[in-house]
Amino acid sequence: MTLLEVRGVGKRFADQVVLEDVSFDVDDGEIVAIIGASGSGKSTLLSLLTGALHPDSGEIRFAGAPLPQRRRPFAYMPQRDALLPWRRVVENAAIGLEVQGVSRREARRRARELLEPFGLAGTEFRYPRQLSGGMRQRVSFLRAVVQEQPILLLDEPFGALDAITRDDLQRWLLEMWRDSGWTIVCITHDIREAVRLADRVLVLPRTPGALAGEVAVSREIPRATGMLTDPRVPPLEAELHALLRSAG
Ligand SMILES: Nc1ncnc2c1ncn2[C@@H]1O[C@H](COP(=O)(O)OP(=O)(O)OP(=O)(O)O)[C@@H](O)[C@H]1O
Repeated sequence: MTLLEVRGVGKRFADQVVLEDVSFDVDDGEIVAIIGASGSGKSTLLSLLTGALHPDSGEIRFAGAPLPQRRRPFAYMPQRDALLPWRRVVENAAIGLEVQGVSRREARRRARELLEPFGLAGTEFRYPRQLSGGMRQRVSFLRAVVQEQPILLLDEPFGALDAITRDDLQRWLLEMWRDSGWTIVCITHDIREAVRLADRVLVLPRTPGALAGEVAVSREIPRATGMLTDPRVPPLEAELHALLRSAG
């Protein structure tokens, strides 16, 4: 079932056109990655989804109806972990629910329940400075997931991490996703990350216009494990490199 439909969306800032005629769908339970050169409008596109910005043209629909102006069906994980340094782990994880109007006590109870599956058992009373970078990203991800919104929007989720931690977290995310059925839209600079995480990778063009292309990644490829040695992966990465170049 199609959850999200982006139809001919355009956005300009003053006289600079950033997005033009962008269209794509996201199905229930899919991971869709969006890649594009720096400045191609990836963050702008996410802001159009969250409602921080409004499109100048086109339409965004959710579950067959226009996207509501308020109470959007997304939980957003920002590029940097954006944890508040004066709040402990569980308090940070509960913020998104509190903003939605859930009582502080209930929000923290729900966040606390997820600490263990998120590999954060025993960290409830720690401050962000007492966590590793990977743990901070897990708290940030938990803060999005606990909101139980239909779609998770991830903005460069692992970009700031070292390669080993990134690999661990990608594997962990895929294992969690397999058991949860989350629908995820993820923007990233990293072709390898896009191919590893996503069912489909969408390429934004360098100069505004319709998507430069799309590459499907078979679910038969063992993404959580074995991805690096699977012979089906290099051709997909090469195709994405070519699309990114052609988009120039
Ligand atoms: N609020 C704004 N006001 C004016 N121009 C903006 C604004 N936000 C983004 N832009 C411009 O829009 C273009 C696209 O920016 P955006 O951040 O969406 O790209 P991006 O693909 O996410 O880039 P990066 O990968 O470098 O983060 C850039 O030229 C940027 O300067």
